[in-house]
Parts: sequence; C-alpha cells; structure tokens
Amino acid sequence: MGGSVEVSGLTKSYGRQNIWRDVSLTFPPGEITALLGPSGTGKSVFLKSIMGIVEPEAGTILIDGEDMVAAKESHRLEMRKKFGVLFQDGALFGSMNVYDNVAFPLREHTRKNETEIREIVMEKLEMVGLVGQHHKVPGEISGGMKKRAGLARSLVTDPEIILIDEPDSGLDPVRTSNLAQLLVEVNTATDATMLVVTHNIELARTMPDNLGMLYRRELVMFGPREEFLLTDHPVVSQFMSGDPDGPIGMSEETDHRSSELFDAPVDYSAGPSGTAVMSRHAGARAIEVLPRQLEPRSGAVRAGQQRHRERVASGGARLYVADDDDKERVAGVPLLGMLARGLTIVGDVFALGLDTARASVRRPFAAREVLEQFWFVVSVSWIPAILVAIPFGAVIALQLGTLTVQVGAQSFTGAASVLAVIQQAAPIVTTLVIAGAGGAAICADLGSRRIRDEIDAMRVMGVSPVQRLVVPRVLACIGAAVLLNGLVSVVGVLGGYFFNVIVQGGTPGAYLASFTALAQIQDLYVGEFKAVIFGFIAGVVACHRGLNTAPGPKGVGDSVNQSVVVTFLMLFFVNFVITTLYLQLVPGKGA
Ligand SMILES: Nc1ncnc2c1ncn2[C@@H]1O[C@H](COP(=O)(O)OP(=O)(O)OP(=O)(O)O)[C@@H](O)[C@H]1O
Repeated sequence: MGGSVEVSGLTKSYGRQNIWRDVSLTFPPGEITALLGPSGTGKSVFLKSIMGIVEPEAGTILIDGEDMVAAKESHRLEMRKKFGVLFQDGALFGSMNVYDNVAFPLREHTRKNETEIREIVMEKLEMVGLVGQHHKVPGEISGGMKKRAGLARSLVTDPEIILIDEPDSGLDPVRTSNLAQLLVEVNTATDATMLVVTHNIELARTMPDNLGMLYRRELVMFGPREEFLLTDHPVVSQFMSGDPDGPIGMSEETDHRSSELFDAPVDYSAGPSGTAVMSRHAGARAIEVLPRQLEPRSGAVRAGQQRHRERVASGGARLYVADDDDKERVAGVPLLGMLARGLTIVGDVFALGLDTARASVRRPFAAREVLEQFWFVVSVSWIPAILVAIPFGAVIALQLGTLTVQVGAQSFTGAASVLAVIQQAAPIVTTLVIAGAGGAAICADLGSRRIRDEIDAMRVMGVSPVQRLVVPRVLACIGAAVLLNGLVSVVGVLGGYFFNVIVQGGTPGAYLASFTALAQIQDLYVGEFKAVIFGFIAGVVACHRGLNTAPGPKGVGDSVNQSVVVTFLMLFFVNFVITTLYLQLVPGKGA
C-alpha cells in the first residue's frame, strides 16, 4: 500500500500575501485524491509544501509519520525518495535527452546496470507513448510530450506517493482522458497514494476517490467523491459546473462570499443503479448525478478504490466542510524591511557558502561538470580581464610614478606599482570581470532552471542542487579567478613597466631593484589568496541568486542584477578586511 500523507494546521504566506491557512487533511494511502481550486489559490504551493521545497510558517506534514516541515534538508532528500512528481511543464532537464531524463533517478539512486536501466526506461516510455522520441532533447518536443516524459520519469523508481501538478495542461481532451486512464492503471499496478492538482472538471469527476478544494485562503471542503461531487456548497458546485455566476469571480481578491446558496434546502433522492441524485432548489444548478468512476481497463480490482468504498460504506470517510466565518482578515507575515531583507540575503549566502564548502569534499565529485564550468567561465572572462588589466595597470603606474617623483622617492616606483597591481588591482579586477561575465551567466542559467522547475525536480528526486550544481560552479569560479589573477598580474605589471620606464623615463634597473628590495613572496600569496576568496564569493552569490530567482523572466533579470551588485559590495568589503589583516599580521620587508 502507498505511503501516508497527513497534513495538519498548514499555513503559508509570501510576504503580506497569505496563501492559505490552517489546512488539515489526510490523503488515504493507496487512494487517488484530487485537489481543486480556482487559479492562484495556492494548489501548486500546497503540492510543493508536501514535497518540502516550500517552507510553510506553521503546521506539520507527516510522510509515513515523519514531519517534512521540521526535517533538515539532508533528511528531506531521503524522504523525497518516496515521491514521484510530475511538475506542470514536466520539468525535464534541458541538457539531457528524454531517455537520460527518465533514466536519471535510476542512475542516481540505484545500483542497476545500464541494461537493466534501459529495460525499465523503455517500459515506462512505452507506457506513455514516447518510444521513438527518446533521443530528443526537451526543446525538440511538444508540451504534451514533455508532460508524458515527466510522468515516465516520476514512475521509474516505483514511488509510494505520486504527486501530479495539472496533468491536463497542454494536452488535448483525448490525451487528457488517456492520461487519466493511465494514472488509474498506474494506481492499480502500484497501489501508490496519488495526489492530483487539477482544474479539469471532467478529470475531477471521474478519476479521484477523494476531492478537496482550496479557495479564499482555506480548504473549503475535503472528502470522498461520493459526497464531494454531490454537495450543494456554493463554491464547490459553481466550480464543478463551471458556472460563471456565483461566489467565484475573475479574481480571488474581488470574489464575494455568498452563503445564500449554501443555506438553501437540499433534496436528496435515490439515483439510477447505485448512484445518488441530488437536486437543489436554490435556482442556479438543478440536478447532479454521481458520475461513473474510471476503472482499470484490464478489469482488475483497484485496491485503493476497494478500500475507499469500504471506508465510505462503514462511515469512516467523512466530508469536511470549512466553517463559513470570514477568513479574509488573516494577515500574512509582515514584509521584512529593506535592511532585514538585505541581512537575510547575506545570511543565506553565508549559509550556502558553508554548505558548498562541506559538499565540495563529499562524493560524488562532478569533475567533468567542474571542468566544463571552468572552461566556460575562463572563456567568457579572459579577454575582458586583459582589456581591463592594461589600462588599470597603466593608471596605477602613472599615478604612483607621478606621486613618487613629487615626494622624491622615484626609486621606489617599481615596488609601489607592482605591489599595488599584484595585491589589490589584479584580484579585484579579475573577480569583477568573473562576477560580471561568468557569474551573471551562471546566475541566469540557474535562474532559468529554477523557473522551469528543474531545480525543484532535482531536489524532489533526492539530488542536492548544492552538490550537483553549486559546487562545480563555485570551484570553477575559484579556479578561473586564480588563473586569471596570474594573467592579469602579469599584464598589469608589464603595463606598469611600460608606462613607468618607457613613458615616464624611469630606469629599468632601479625599477627592478626597488621591487626586489621591498616586495616579498607573501605579497604574491596574498594576491592569490584574495583571488580564491573572491572567486568563491562570486560563485556562491551567483548561485544563490540563481537558485532563489522569483518566477518569470523578470525574476531572472532581477537575480542577475542582484548577483552582480551583491558580489561587488561583498568584494570591496572583504578586500578591506583581508588587506587590513595582512598589513597587521605580515610586517613589510625592511620594516
Ligand atoms: N515563490 C513565490 N513568491 C511569491 N509568491 C508566490 C510564489 N509562488 C507562488 N506565489 C503566489 O502564490 C499564489 C498561489 O500560487 P500557485 O501557483 O500555487 O496557484 P495555483 O492555485 O497553483 O494556480 P494555477 O492553477 O493558476 O496554477 C499566487 O498568488 C502566486 O503569485
């Protein structure tokens, strides 16, 4: 029998917007449950809360007795291995073809060899009608095909709990019916607990054993289909009939809450051959007949359905109906002030930095991904880094050259300009370029993956995005910073030499002599040390903003902008701290 999911007192807000509050319900193990509700009522947020990828402020979600809300992320990764999840748009990994997408959970979590994996993958692909299309990447297939591929991927590990977000979106009516039938067959074969979020009235009427509805920040009703589908609750019956007249309007905010219909007298009478018939005399909707439920094509008995009918017959399945008191006054968590939000981001970046450092010494180590990312960051950064290094070295050389002449210390020009380039200019220039070019691209890449639900899909499949995505990118930024720091130092020093010796008429001997007299090997080390730290900061900030991108293309743009600005601010602050410490701890040569 499938896993149990018990939700109790769940409340979620985004800033001031309360999405829903005090939601309590239990999904009976092995049964199919559908969660309905008008657009924007928080169905997807609810599904993501169950997966442990959205954090509710209050309440518990017990998965086979373990609380997902209270669990640490490392334990959540384990708990999520019980789940198979189909996201709204499939959430396929864009860099892999359909076959590799479907094989992904098996390669991650089982010791099966490629032959065994192939057998399972092809079986699931055949089930969803995608054999022959499996070599295509997600960009080459239709929305409906992505959905079916996502379903195949969610089933390969034989999950105990299957969560499905809008199975009908992007599908024509016939394929929607086929998919509903397929889900019934899957439930028959696996006895998994299934939760389907949908707007599709036909699907809601014919597939689930239980239904619930979210509306105006609360769970309006939850219970067995036999009662839910025959209710005269104004909100539920309007939604199920698709009637434009009633309490549900165009927008949640302006919908009025009418209890007129709810209070109207109801007349139940026996329906044909085991179904119940209800007529309501409140005017709008008249007769509703309990629709026939989808059955497995093979004629097999669906164990979940059997248990459900027994529960209903014994009176063990009760319809929950929310009180009609006005919940509108529920306030969300107040928006944090600008300063608090800034501090929260810095704290989160710090936490991600620690997680990254810990994960970088854990297996598996994605060496290939590190190399690919390193190559990418270097390839987009090295030309701008050199082009910035030349004028930067020249400006430092000219400024210091002029100054040393003014104070009569021209013989120290070489040391001053070389140290300024190696210790200050090179690490800063290098990292600014890495943050602006490589970091921005990393942030945009992760942000796009986030809005396509790829990151959530990864977490739901029990794979840590920190280990898989952040560690390689941060290591790549550090490697690129060290390499480019060396390159920028050389270019900057040569530029300085050119301007001090050739343009300003200094002598090469004095230039080099001052350098060897005042500089020491630690000066070189501190430059490279800074490059490591700055590369780490640029990588972590870019990944943090990418992974926390708000929905939509604007969210990606905002994240890239924030990534660059936050990196710059942190770089200059950390540079100040390191320089101060270095000057205190390492006495200058000859001091
Ligand atoms: N990451 C987020 N940050 C801020 N607000 C969010 C976030 N995710 C969702 N919301 C808000 O939560 C509300 C519920 O969104 P959700 O996607 O769960 O609705 P839904 O019922 O699934 O809608 P639909 O049926 O149209 O998909 C919306 O107002 C949405 O703007």
